[in-house]
Amino acid sequence: NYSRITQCAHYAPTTVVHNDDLAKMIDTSDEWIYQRTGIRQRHVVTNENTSDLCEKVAYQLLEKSGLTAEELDFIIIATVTPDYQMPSTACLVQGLIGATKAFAFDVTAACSGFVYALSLADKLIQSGTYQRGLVIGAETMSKIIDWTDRSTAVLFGDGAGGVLLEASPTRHFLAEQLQSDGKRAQSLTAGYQNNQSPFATTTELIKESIVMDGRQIFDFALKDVSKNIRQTIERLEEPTIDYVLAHQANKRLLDAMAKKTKLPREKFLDNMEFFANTSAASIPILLSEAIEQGTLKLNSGQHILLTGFGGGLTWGSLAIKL
Ligand SMILES: O=C(O)C1CCN(c2ccc(-c3cc(CO)ccc3Cl)cn2)CC1
Repeated sequence: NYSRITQCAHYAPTTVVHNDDLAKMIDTSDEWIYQRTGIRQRHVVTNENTSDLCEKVAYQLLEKSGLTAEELDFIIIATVTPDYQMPSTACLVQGLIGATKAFAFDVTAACSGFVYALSLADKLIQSGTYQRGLVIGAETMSKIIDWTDRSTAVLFGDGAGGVLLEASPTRHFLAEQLQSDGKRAQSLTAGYQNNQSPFATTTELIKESIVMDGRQIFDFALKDVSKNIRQTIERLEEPTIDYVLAHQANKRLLDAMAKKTKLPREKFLDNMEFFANTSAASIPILLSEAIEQGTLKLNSGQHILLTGFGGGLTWGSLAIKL
């Protein structure tokens, strides 16, 4: 019982905010943003929430596969921006598409969420208990951003991307290494649940929007994630990768990662120019676009590495044969 990605799809909300639009709101410039991050624009929701973005991706995956929602065994949504704490966004999606036979849950692993969720889904199918399900990374980062903080407001965007994962007689998940380090949790935070019960003695209110120590996160990504990429590739029987689909956080970081991992820069796909950093959605959006553009093809035998990294701290790679 192996598993295989049989369909990919993505969706971004229609409203696009260019760097110049942000320069009218906060003290920044297109020049600074593009030079330092590689970002030129981001998609933002106006009246949609995360479950709405997921619904659009789910419908595309069902349409492309010819499956009905009732045939799905599970739905996993990776997100740090759920509609609610409860019910899960995955349950909302199940209700929206009518996947009556599926069980549904969210995965919270920040920008590693899609990689963690896809690894879990692979194990659900490898166990032989389940045959097929949706794995979607989706974010409405625009609702948790501090839009007055120019160091973070320019970095993030909204969007969703996902895959249909199905049982396969042949192996496609070749190697993986999932890691986390809670000691460095304070480097990147959002959504603290302040306790305002009548019994709470802790009275200080902690900021609920995104707070990031950019330098610490950048250094972590370059050092720990590059090592993870090298180690995951070395676990492969045939240690070659055609493309690396890394979390789309920063273009300069990908330049530095290519050098650190001694992999050609052109193997690192990137689209942060058009979507900014969509957290758990960035890898599935990149994968779906690369397939749409013909760079990647399902059933091609191409070897790709999906590498997520971010808050937690979390990071992890999956080596997959398409
Ligand atoms: O001054 C500059 O050049 C600044 C320096 C700081 N920058 C950063 C720093 C960290 C991230 C980042 C964020 C996440 C969260 O998904 C994950 C992974 C990373 Cl590496 C993105 N940008 C922007 C340009």
